[in-house]
Amino acid sequence: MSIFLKLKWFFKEHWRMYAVGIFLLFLTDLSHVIPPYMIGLFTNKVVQRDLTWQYLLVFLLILALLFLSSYVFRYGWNTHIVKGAALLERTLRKRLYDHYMEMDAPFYQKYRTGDLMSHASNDLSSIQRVASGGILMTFDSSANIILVLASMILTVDWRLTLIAIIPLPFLAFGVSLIMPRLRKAFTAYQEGFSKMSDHTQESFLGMKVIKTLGQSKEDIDYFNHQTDEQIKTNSHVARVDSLFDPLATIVMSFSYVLTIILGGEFVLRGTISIGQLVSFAAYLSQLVWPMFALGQLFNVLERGNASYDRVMDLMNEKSAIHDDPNGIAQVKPGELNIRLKGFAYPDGTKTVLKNIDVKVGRGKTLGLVGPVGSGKTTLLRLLLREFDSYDGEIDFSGHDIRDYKLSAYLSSLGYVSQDNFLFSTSIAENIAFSNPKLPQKEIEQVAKLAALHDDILQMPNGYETEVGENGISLSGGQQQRVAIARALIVDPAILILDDALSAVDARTEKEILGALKNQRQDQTTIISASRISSVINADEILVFAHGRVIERGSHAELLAQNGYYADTFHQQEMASHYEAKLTGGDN
Ligand SMILES: Nc1ncnc2c1ncn2[C@@H]1O[C@H](COP(=O)(O)OP(=O)(O)OP(=O)(O)O)[C@@H](O)[C@H]1O
Repeated sequence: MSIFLKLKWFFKEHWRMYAVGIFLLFLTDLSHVIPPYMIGLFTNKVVQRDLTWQYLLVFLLILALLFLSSYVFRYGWNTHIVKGAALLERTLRKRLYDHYMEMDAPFYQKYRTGDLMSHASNDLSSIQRVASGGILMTFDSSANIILVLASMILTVDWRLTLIAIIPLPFLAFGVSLIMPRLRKAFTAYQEGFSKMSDHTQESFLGMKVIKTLGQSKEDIDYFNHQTDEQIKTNSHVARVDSLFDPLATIVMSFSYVLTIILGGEFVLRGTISIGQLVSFAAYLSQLVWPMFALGQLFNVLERGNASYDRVMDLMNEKSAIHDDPNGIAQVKPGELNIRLKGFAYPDGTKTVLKNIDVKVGRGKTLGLVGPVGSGKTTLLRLLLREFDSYDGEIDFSGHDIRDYKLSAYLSSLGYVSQDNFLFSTSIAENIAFSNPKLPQKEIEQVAKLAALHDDILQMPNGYETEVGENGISLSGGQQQRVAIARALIVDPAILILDDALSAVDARTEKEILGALKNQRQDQTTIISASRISSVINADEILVFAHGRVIERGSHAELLAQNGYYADTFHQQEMASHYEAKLTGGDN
């Protein structure tokens, strides 16, 4: 029952809708206790051979009216209570989704995607059932029990009623024994489901890796094993759940036996009439549903309770990123100033970035190069405000980036990563993602800047060509260029390219970089790359190693230093020279 207390905030907000629904539910139950009484009267008339056509007509008319009103009441409570449950699900879904959007990188490192998806689907459905079936069963079964017992006592006999309900406490006792088991079984089922959806998602994403490394059979075996486990946990839930029905049937059978024995005796003694005994049996049969509902109710409430706790645990996770609601709401183009003494990832002990001091003037381009794991992406992640906990400052346009309103700051950035995610829509829709109303002319303009326009025109439906899930029908280079075009439509104050040109050929790379230089004379551009050719036109280039800047300067200055940069550049030049002879385009 504690789930109702936990959902108090919702019921308080929508109490009117629920009050009307519950009132109509009560009227429905009230309309159900009249027919057994009438059947008793009717039986007595038949037994006494006193039945007239007139009596029969009135009897049928009242019955028809009762059924009709019960139909109308039922429709009324159904719409009110079901609507309330849908509202609850919508409210929680929105809150959870907003929360997912607000959360930081460590949150997504901590939780697996499958878990997050199962919370957003299964758990929310279980909570929603509390507000529909849970409310219905609680009020319907209690109203039913009270009304039926009152009718039995008032219209038949209180002693017979007392005897007939003796077995009922056994039902409550049985339910209290089964309930904890059901909760445990259901939690195991939910956890198994999360694990399975997580694995399925990973397998789909890593399909190529699985196949090329000859692990398809192992993956299928693992999946089958997990499915078997899931069937086991599910059937365990079903086994525990199915203990309720036989229990209720046995208990009700005892009630009937007691009724027949004692009721028969009462009729023989003339304490009650045959009609009253018939009414009583009909009333007793009306107690079957509330007993079943009681069994179901605990199931629904327990599931809802476990799901609500899991969803709340997630919602209580706080993002380490502080979003000041009164933060600066406008981000203007300006100078970028990075003064970092040090940064370590929250879960790591190693300092990943040390003593970085760089100023990027308005309209300038900063290049970042260095070996794998040297800290380039980490610096970009700080710029993207994935982490706020660094020692030092990053200022943009005269303000610490932590002083901006988070949404305003992030929407002034254009970020293109190496692994680009494309939506399963048309190329035009992918490019115009942040502004679906963008005129076709402007979509084409950014596509030209990203050296993509000519490729698109050669596709079967041009800009309307559908991109498969994750853009699998496009080449890696084309995907990267769609992502660059997508970032360019917002004309970002800072454009960040994180190895975003790694899959395009040297000629296309040159074309894109030239277009960007022309286009972005007033805004900041940061290019992180493993290929030196991507940064040669940058105003300043930082060379990273082990989280420190080991060389810095323009392309010409760095070549003159004859260090890591110059070495790498010459090696890459030679490699690309041979590669150009072998290939004609990007991969
Ligand atoms: N989430 C994380 N938690 C802890 N350590 C991390 C995390 N991400 C990266 N690191 C560590 O930080 C260091 C710098 O990694 P980073 O990804 O910034 O390098 P990089 O220069 O961008 O390399 P690459 O070119 O491969 O992207 C590495 O030692 C890496 O292991």
